[in-house]
Amino acid sequence: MPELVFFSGTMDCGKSTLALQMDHNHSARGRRGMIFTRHDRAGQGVLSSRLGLSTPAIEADDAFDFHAHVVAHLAAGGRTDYVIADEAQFFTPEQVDQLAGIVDDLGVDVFAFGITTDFRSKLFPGSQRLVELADRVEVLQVEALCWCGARATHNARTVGGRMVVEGAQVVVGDVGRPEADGADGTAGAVVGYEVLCRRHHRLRATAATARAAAVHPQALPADARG
Ligand SMILES: Nc1ncnc2c1ncn2[C@@H]1O[C@H](COP(=O)(O)OP(=O)(O)O)[C@@H](O)[C@H]1O
Ligand SMILES: Cc1cn([C@H]2C[C@H](O)[C@@H](COP(=O)(O)O)O2)c(=O)[nH]c1=O
Repeated sequence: MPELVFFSGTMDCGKSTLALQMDHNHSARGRRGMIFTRHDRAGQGVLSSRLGLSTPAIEADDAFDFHAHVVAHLAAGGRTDYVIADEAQFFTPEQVDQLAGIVDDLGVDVFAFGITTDFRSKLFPGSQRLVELADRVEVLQVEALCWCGARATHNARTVGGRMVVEGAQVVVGDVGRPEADGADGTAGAVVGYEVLCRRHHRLRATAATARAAAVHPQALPADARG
């Protein structure tokens, strides 16, 4: 039975790597895939992993119709056995319905990859729809870690190393950029991301503020002191 599967996890837990591996494994067995993404950090029309691998992908903006695209491909004599859709948190709920239609109407497997919650720990609309519609939600096995060593379950947005809770839901960016995190002491106003355990997300305690607090306890957000 074809399936809609949502592979989910925090930022930096290996979702894009798994997407590339699944494409490799399926295509190595002669299956034909179609690869979509939205707002990959590496640019338009590419699905990239931090391990250095990447592959061309179809950029799906808000107006893009996944179902119509696959139907047109099949009608033109093309073949599609599976669909890979990365950065699926950025898809609209309507587009996720189209992905479900590809499974149910066309008998094509759809593997979607994305983060579930934003920097405020609120569901992205596309991820919410995936949780509602997917045959399976698979949480990735590779655990990203909080600076304290606990499993990271939440995505924090940082500016100058400090966690922020105001701003647009979508801001393309990356984790592990020391200059953005203020780890070099300069604490610039660059937007970055950091994965945290729930406790430290609730306390807004990032690696940079924890480091600073080790020297000056008053540098921690008030809730996180003592
Ligand atoms: N230099 C490295 N050596 C080994 N593994 C790495 C390295 N850099 C990144 N990774 C692995 O890649 C993962 C991030 O993969 P990626 O597919 O880009 O994540 P996601 O799509 O979930 O944001 C990290 O959690 C880590 O396991
Ligand atoms: C938490 C959060 C993330 N984003 C952006 C930042 C990245 O460009 C992607 C996630 O990519 P990854 O491959 O999973 O690392 O999402 C955002 O726009 N808003 C957020 O709240």
